[in-house]
Amino acid sequence: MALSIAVIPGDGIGKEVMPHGVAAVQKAATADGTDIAFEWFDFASVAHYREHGTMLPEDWQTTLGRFDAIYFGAVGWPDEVPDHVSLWGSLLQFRRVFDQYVNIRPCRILPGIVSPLRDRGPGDVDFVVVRENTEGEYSNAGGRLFDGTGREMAIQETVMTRTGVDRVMDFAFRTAQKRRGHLTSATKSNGISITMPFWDERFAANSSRYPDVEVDQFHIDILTAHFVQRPHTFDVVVASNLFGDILSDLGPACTGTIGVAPSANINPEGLFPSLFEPVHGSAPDIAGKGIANPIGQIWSGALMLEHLGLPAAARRITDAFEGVLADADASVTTPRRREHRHNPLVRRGDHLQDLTLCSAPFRSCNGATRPHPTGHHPAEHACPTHAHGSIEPSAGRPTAKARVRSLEDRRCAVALLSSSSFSSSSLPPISSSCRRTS
Ligand SMILES: NC(=O)C1=CN([C@@H]2O[C@H](COP(=O)(O)OP(=O)(O)OC[C@H]3O[C@@H](n4cnc5c(N)ncnc54)[C@H](O)[C@@H]3O)[C@@H](O)[C@H]2O)C=CC1
Ligand SMILES: CC(=O)C(=O)O
Repeated sequence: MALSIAVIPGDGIGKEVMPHGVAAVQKAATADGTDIAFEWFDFASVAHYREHGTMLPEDWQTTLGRFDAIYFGAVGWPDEVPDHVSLWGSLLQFRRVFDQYVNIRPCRILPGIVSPLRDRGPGDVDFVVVRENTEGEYSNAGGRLFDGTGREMAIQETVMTRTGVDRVMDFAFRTAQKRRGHLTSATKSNGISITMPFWDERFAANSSRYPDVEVDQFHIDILTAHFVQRPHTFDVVVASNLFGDILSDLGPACTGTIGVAPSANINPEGLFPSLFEPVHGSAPDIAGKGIANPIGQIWSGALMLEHLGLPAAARRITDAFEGVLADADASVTTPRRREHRHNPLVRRGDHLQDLTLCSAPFRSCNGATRPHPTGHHPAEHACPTHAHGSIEPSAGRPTAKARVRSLEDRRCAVALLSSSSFSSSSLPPISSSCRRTS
């Protein structure tokens, strides 16, 4: 049975980089003997909003809930739709309703990419940001009062639950165990005096269950400075929704460009499809110019394959783009627009993609092989994402049989979600929810 992937390109450069990502994932899976059926959707885009007045169709949960994974580009076109409407109306719904409570964002200097940090190259920066993805500062608890008057006010509450904080910390500790055994917590308990002390308490309580993991914590302000001044000291960093979002743009910027940074929005239990997307947004400033770097989208595809239990296929992709980047000239980093005015991007995005798909790890292209830039044969070269333990195969996906069961479970869960009484904390065990809704 083929794996099924929902493809949502979204807006701006999302529509440009997505075909590259799909081609790479398709080719890697085929070379690995796995069939993938892709289905493309045009919702979660400003074009959909223009036509329908909403970012998503009413039945989106049922539609997307039957897929094994969601491959996402980027959403947002602020000139037409305010960002809080487009993002909250689509991506943030996916993360919350599908309980994708872990957002994994690897930061690594890739071969061939020049870091803006002096004297830092491949191997010097290699850490993972584990971001809480469903609560925290990104909450819709709050409101506005006295609109349009002198007393106008706005309140938005940060929400941290013990369940929400513990489960993402637990994931981060387990990730650290599989990597270099070091976990850093991002806090700000000197200024945010209620939720952040709670975050710190939970970090201390959880760390007692992982005596083999070395821990430290920093206030977010000095942590950003440490990212720049001593990035080599980080292994895994766990952060609340907002802090994780910021750190995971800063981290990749320190490695050269956010254009290559991938991310995985994971529901570790496999109850719902997980979502894979580049860290970057729709980049209106370069959209339509063909200069968008497709590596963030392509690398996210590798994370998706790893999650779906196909680490060898994932490795083909990471070996391929690392090899191409190592050989490429410096023009693959985030473009300086003035320099690239006359250098349309068929020579960047598309070219990079062609090179990636024709590189040695995808042997079927023209039979040509060439040495891997690290000096190792690709087969000996562990998949960076997998070897570092940032992605675990989905709990629901080890065998075809288990997959069918998981899909049925998901349908039940999606049906439950559609019922008005649902709240995530009341989700009953899958088997009973199936009985109740059937
Ligand atoms: N996950 C998502 O869908 C996200 C959506 N957004 C949305 O995207 C829109 C633009 O947001 P910005 O803050 O400008 O962030 P952005 O990530 O879209 O762009 C920031 C800067 O990085 C450059 N850049 C981004 N990706 C690149 C790539 N692949 N290759 C080369 N250069 C690249 C852009 O040209 C821009 O100068 C907004 O509507 C925002 O809300 C922003 C971040 C994440
Ligand atoms: C909204 C946004 O920037 C993100 O979550 O990636």
